[in-house]
Amino acid sequence: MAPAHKPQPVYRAHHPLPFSDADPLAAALQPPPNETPEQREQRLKAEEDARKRSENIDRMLRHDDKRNRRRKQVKVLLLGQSESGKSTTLKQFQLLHTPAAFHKERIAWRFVIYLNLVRSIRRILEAIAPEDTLPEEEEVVDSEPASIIISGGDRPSSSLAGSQPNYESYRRRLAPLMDLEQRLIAVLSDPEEEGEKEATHLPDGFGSYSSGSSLASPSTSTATSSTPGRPPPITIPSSSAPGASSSSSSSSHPWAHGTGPTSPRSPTSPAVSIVSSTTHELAIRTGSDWKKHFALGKIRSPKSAHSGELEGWWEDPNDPVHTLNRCAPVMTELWRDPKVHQRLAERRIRLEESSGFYLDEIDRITAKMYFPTDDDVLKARLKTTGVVEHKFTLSKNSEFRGVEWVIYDVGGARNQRQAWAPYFDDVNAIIFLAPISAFDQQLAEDPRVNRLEDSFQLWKSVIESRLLAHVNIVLFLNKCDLLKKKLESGVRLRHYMPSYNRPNDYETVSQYFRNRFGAMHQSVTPNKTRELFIHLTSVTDTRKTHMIITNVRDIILTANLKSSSLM
Ligand SMILES: Nc1nc2c(ncn2[C@@H]2O[C@H](COP(=O)(O)OP(=O)(O)OP(=O)(O)O)[C@@H](O)[C@H]2O)c(=O)[nH]1
Ligand SMILES: [Mg+2]
Repeated sequence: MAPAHKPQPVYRAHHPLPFSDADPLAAALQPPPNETPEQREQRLKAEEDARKRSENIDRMLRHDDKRNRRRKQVKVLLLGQSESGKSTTLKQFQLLHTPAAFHKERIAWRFVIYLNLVRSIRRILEAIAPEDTLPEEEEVVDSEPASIIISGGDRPSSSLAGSQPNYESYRRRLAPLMDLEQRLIAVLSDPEEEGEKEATHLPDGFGSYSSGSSLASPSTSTATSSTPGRPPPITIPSSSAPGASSSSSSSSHPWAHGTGPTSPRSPTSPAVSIVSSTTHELAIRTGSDWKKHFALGKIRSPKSAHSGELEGWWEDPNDPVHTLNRCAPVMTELWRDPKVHQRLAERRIRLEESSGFYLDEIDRITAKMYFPTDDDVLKARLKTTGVVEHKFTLSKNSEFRGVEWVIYDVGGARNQRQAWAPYFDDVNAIIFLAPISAFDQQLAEDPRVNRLEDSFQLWKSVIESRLLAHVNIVLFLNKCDLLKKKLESGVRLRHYMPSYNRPNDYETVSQYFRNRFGAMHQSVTPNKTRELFIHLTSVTDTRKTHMIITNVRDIILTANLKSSSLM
């Protein structure tokens, strides 16, 4: 006889609902009338499993829904003149959001840092060179970086002859560095990508360092680089004319073959001249990918590839570190020479405003096992051309988790600014950088234009734009550390801005700039309700900058997501 059967409620989703027997679906779902206790037990277990599965699916759907709602992009454009600190700000965002990637890439900056150091040395040599070794046209204003001013134009008078640094001796002993500069440029500028070659390839066969170089012009590189979506090259300012014909492209080792100490030019070769500045810029292999070419795996000694031994670049006799290391004592002697400093002061050359900071650490930077620190990377100068895009997804512990934060870093030189406009349409916020220490400097691109004046003009054109009327704007009055030092050293703002008649201390001057930029916004913006956020920054100072950029980031995210139902 069939066992007695008591009908059980059926679960639908996870809510038990008693069905009416009149409901045909309910009837169909009733347990069979002849269910055995075992069958019943199995059925109940199956129902319980189904309920759990259903609950899990519900939970996943709720989570996915949240995630989809969070997957939102906020786009930020970094704007400002060349050397205002845009790329440094971007590096700070990278250090804050993706520190592991930032650290992994540090070694790739080694050659850039070497080049920065060598260029500083060359600039000193140029500054102390006797009159008759300087070509006429290069005397008035140096081309790059803009922060090095030779605006006086006056050659040292013969009355200073007794206190002249020993130029000839320094030139001779530092000649290998001038050669190294060309090799570094050649290595950094030889893209393997076919498409980039046209704009960036160095001419073969260099016999002289005449300034009439046929290096790619900045406009050529811009044309290939400013298309959104394509990784643009970054350029480094090139000092001189044609460099060595690069031979690195055929090797995974960026320093391999023929660029080592066996270079055809001897340190004392007459072809090695230091008086060779030109206005040319040189594109290097890059976009966001250039660092891969100099990653750790690529710069191990070729020997290790065969032996499997773990060796560093210092094992490679061709590595530039050896030339730098040998020249370190002379570099230090040059940088400590009071006569050299006197000459730099006479010519108003302030190396600390550009890559000069490496001069204070020559021994560390030129050590055989030198590995760049975070700070070294932040200070490394590499000029941007085109537009470089970086994306970060905000982490779990952020209230904006899952939101994609896209930053565009643009080239700020005048010939780069036409590449900005295509990004205006689609951007949520702008971080504008104005280096307020530059009140006594001229643009590298046009020595008739004061850098602060250029920042004012640029600022005005951004804030009065109707296209950008509803974009959030944050202003970084940058290089405050340099402003402070400059004012403390006695440089007077009034000398460059006659309308300024207040005290010359940092607090008063920085407040004045804050008010002036703020008032301009108030008077020209088409959006009178827009709140402007102004910060006094020194973006090379990591601790303070991270506090500021976290705050700025959250303000921008809140402003751009709060009105959205997706938050
Ligand atoms: N002392 C000091 N140096 C800074 C500061 N901000 C930037 N620099 C240095 O100034 C130089 C130029 O900075 P970048 O970030 O390359 O300037 P940029 O605006 O990206 O310049 P472009 O790419 O030419 O448009 C670098 O050597 C930086 O290390 C600052 O606040 N203080
Ligand atoms: Mg830049």
